[in-house]
Amino acid sequence: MKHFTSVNDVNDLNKWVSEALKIKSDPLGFVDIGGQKTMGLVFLNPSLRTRMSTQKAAMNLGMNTMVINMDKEGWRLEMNDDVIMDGYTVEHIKEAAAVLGQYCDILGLRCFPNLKDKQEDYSEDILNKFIKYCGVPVVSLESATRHPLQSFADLITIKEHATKSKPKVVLTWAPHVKPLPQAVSNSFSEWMVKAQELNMVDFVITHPEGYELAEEFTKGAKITHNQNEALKDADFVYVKNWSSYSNYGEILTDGKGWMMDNEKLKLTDNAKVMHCLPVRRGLELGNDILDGKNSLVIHEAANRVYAAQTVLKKLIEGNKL
Ligand SMILES: NCCC[C@H](NC(=O)CCC(=O)O)C(=O)O
Ligand SMILES: NC(=O)OP(=O)(O)O
Repeated sequence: MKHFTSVNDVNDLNKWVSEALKIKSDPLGFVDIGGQKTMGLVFLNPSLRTRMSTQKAAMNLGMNTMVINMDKEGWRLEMNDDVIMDGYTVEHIKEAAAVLGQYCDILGLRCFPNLKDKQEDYSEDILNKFIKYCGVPVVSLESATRHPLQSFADLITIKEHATKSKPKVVLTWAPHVKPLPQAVSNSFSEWMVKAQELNMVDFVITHPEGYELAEEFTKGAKITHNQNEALKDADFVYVKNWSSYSNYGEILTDGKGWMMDNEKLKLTDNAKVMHCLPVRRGLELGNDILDGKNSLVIHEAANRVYAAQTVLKKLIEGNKL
């Protein structure tokens, strides 16, 4: 594995989860493999969990870490080729990425979509250019269309808390006031579809009409607009808002009635409830759930460390850093 940008970089999902759980049982067990190499974390958007958990993962492996919040502290980047840079952009991605590659042995990049131009977002233009020009292994810290470290942590969390060999996992759309990326949901779906192929889960997606995700991420999932039907006998409910993919980046409904709360939990098999965070209380998820014993949100956040540590360990070993 040269880079980690999606589930397609995972050769054996079962083995990766087992390895992550082994690392979790002894987080400093591989503290020598990082050899003081440098992990650079580049943020074009805000973050709490990804920033802290990936730094912690790198430190647990004996790496040094450097963080730059490019959106606030860096020069404004130009992504387009063959432009005369006489406007607001100061530095081209070609130079910026190449320079970062001089200082770091592995680079992480967070780059959200603009939610205006579907083709541009779904081409993963920024991530791909960054990979092309930096010359070192790259880890996606959430890109325009995916959030693989989150999905890996989610799968680890499901495996840890499952009481059945093939639990029913439901991804449910939730209301929000802002148009949000599809990245977390695309990615979760992509990982669950793969897990379903391996008989690890039974996967269902539910959302209002018009919120269909791109088929490349959902092929193999059961999809229904009937949330109550989807929730029936669920073991895990993954709650997330996303904006429309077909009416790109738009909010199509206020989503009244879609918020997951204890009343809806009654439809499930005492399901555990998941969310990647940050979560809008009382809008996406009820306080009753977040403050109750069925919530796994803090466990998911904790597992971000072990997901990242597994990925970094594989990159160090695979690239002989
Ligand atoms: N990294 C986890 C989620 C990040 C982002 N959420 C947000 O932007 C929430 C913003 C807000 O609630 O105002 C998303 O959905 O992709
Ligand atoms: N879940 C997640 O990626 O959180 P941050 O955006 O805070 O990193």
